[in-house]
Amino acid sequence: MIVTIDGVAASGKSSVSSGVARALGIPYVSSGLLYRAATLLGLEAGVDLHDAPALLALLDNHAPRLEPLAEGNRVWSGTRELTDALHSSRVDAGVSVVAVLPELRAWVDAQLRALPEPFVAEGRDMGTNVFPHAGAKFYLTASPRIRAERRARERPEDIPAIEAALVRRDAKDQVQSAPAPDAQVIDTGPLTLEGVIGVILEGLGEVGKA
Ligand SMILES: Nc1ncnc2c1ncn2[C@@H]1O[C@H](COP(=O)(O)OP(=O)(O)O)[C@@H](O)[C@H]1O
Ligand SMILES: Nc1ccn([C@H]2C[C@H](O)[C@@H](COP(=O)(O)OP(=O)(O)O)O2)c(=O)n1
Repeated sequence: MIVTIDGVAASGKSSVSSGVARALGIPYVSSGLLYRAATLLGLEAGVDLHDAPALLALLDNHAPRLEPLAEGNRVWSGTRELTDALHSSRVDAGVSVVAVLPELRAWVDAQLRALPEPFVAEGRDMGTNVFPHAGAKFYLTASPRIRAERRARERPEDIPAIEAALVRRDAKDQVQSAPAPDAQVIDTGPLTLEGVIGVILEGLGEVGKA
C-alpha cells in the first residue's frame, strides 16, 4: 500500500507524513530531499544548476541515497550524512531550478520506485506521476502567510522575506505541483498538525472500507 501526500512548500507535508507513517507503523519517503541533495551537491561543486549532464555526473559520483524512516528521513552520500545541510536558504533558493530538469526528475523517480512498499510518499507529484496507482492520495494547502509563519520558526529570516521566497518557489514549482484529480485536498491553515494527521487517518479508514 502506498499513501501519497503532496502539497505546496511548507504546507506541512513532511511533518504530517511522519505522523501518519508513525500511526500506520510504516516509513515515509520525502522525495524533496533527493532534489535538495542534488542541489546541495551542485552548489558545493560550483556546477551550474541548469546543467543536467553535469548534475547527473555528480550524482553518479556521490550516489546520494535516501533512508526513509517514520521518525524522519536521512540522506547519505557514502558515509557522509547530508541531511542537516539540505534545509538551508541557499538550497531552498536553488532547488526549483534543479527540480524542473526532466533528467533530474527521472533520476529521483527511479530512486523512489525502487523502494519496498508499504510507505507514505510526500512531495509534489507523488499522486500524479510517480505513484498514480497509490491506494490513497492527499494534497495539503495553506496560505503563503500561514506557511511563512510556520517556517519562520525554523529559519533565521523574517516572515515577509520567507513569504516572498515561498511565493516565488510556488510559481517555479507550479508545473509539477497540481493535485491528483483523485486526491483529497486539505486546507491545513485552520488545523493543528495533529488535526491534519487525524483527517488523513480518518480518510484512510474510509479508503479501507471502500
Ligand atoms: N497544521 C499545522 N499547524 C501548525 N504548524 C504546522 C502545521 N503543519 C505543519 N506545521 C509546521 O510547519 C512547519 C513546516 O512543515 P513541514 O512538514 O516542514 O512542511 P513541508 O514538508 O510541506 O515543507 C513545521 O515546523 C511544522 O511543524
Ligand atoms: N516530488 C517532488 C518533491 C519536491 N520537488 C521540488 C519542489 C521544491 O521546491 C523542492 C523541495 O521540496 P521539499 O518538499 O523538500 O520542500 P518544501 O516543502 O517545498 O519546503 O523540490 C518536486 O519538484 N517534486
